[in-house]
Amino acid sequence: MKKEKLLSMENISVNFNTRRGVVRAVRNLSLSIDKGETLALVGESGCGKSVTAHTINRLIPMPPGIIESGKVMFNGENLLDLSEDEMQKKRGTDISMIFQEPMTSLNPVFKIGTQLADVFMTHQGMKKRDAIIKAEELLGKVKIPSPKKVLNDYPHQLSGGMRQRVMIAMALASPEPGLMIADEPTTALDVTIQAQILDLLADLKESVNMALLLITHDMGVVAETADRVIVMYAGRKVEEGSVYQIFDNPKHPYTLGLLNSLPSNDKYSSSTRLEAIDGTVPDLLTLGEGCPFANRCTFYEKKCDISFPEESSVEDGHSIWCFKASDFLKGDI
Ligand SMILES: Nc1ncnc2c1ncn2[C@@H]1O[C@H](COP(=O)(O)OP(=O)(O)OP(=O)(O)O)[C@@H](O)[C@H]1O
Repeated sequence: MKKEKLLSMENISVNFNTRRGVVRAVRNLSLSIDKGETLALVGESGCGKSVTAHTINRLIPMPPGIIESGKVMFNGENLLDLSEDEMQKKRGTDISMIFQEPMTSLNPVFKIGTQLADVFMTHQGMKKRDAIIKAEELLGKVKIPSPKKVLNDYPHQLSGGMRQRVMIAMALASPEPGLMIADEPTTALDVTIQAQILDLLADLKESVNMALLLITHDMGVVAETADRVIVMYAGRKVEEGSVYQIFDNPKHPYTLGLLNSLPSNDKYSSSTRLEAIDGTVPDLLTLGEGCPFANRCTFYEKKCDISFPEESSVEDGHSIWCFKASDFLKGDI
């Protein structure tokens, strides 16, 4: 299938002004997603995954946040230039988002049917009766048993997995959901339900040609769902490649650490979480210009403290950002 670019983030840096100082949450990050593709953003807690997603959706609270530089091009327009009204129209139509705990996005006082129908009424100008019919159809599409009954349920009457299906249904209420951002969508669910939700996302992605930006710290989820992977560390992209390139030929010391810390033979299985690598993530308040992984890296050299390395290509579609790249590639290390 021919690749067509849907979203590209160019050189994004996001800071937060806090009482303790400036938190440099995301640094010079570029990424792109093709139509229909699943890109996974992985990395330990606090590395900037959610801030990246919220930058796309323009949900960074400003203040304290500042998007210091960069562009977010979506279907040819820079989302950062849109007014709040224009952006509001994009959210829930062209770009939808599902979160770890859907209860926070569903309104507890309205029935599921009312909330879902509302999306059709707002975004597609439908009459209430038609919108309810559509809502029922959509609940069927996300494989909710007895959709008619669920229309009359309140969010608290559903299980976590069912609520997540409702959120996915809401995201699909748009005629062309170009991009779905899923921030830890299955973390709160047990393993069986998690697998069902991932299968559902994969099916829907095929049938509506929706792209998925998947944020997770679960390598099992990445292996099962992603086409491409970006590994982030302390606000920086350190490695990028296809899911096969990252799992079978990881090159960056951080990615290697992540994969080595998984139980053996468990690389591709579900429910494997990123285990801690020796050392701790640096304080984003005091980060200098160097590589943020320097203090935990076995290959540390003095220059790692001074500047962040340029991109080095491993092979087509696979890159790392590390001063030792040429040694890794020659096989000297
Ligand atoms: N509103 C805010 N004010 C101050 N700092 C913030 C704010 N939002 C995020 N940050 C900081 O930005 C950094 C990146 O946070 P982010 O939530 O993107 O991490 P993450 O990789 O998604 O982690 P997790 O997996 O725990 O959600 C963190 O150090 C966080 O404390």
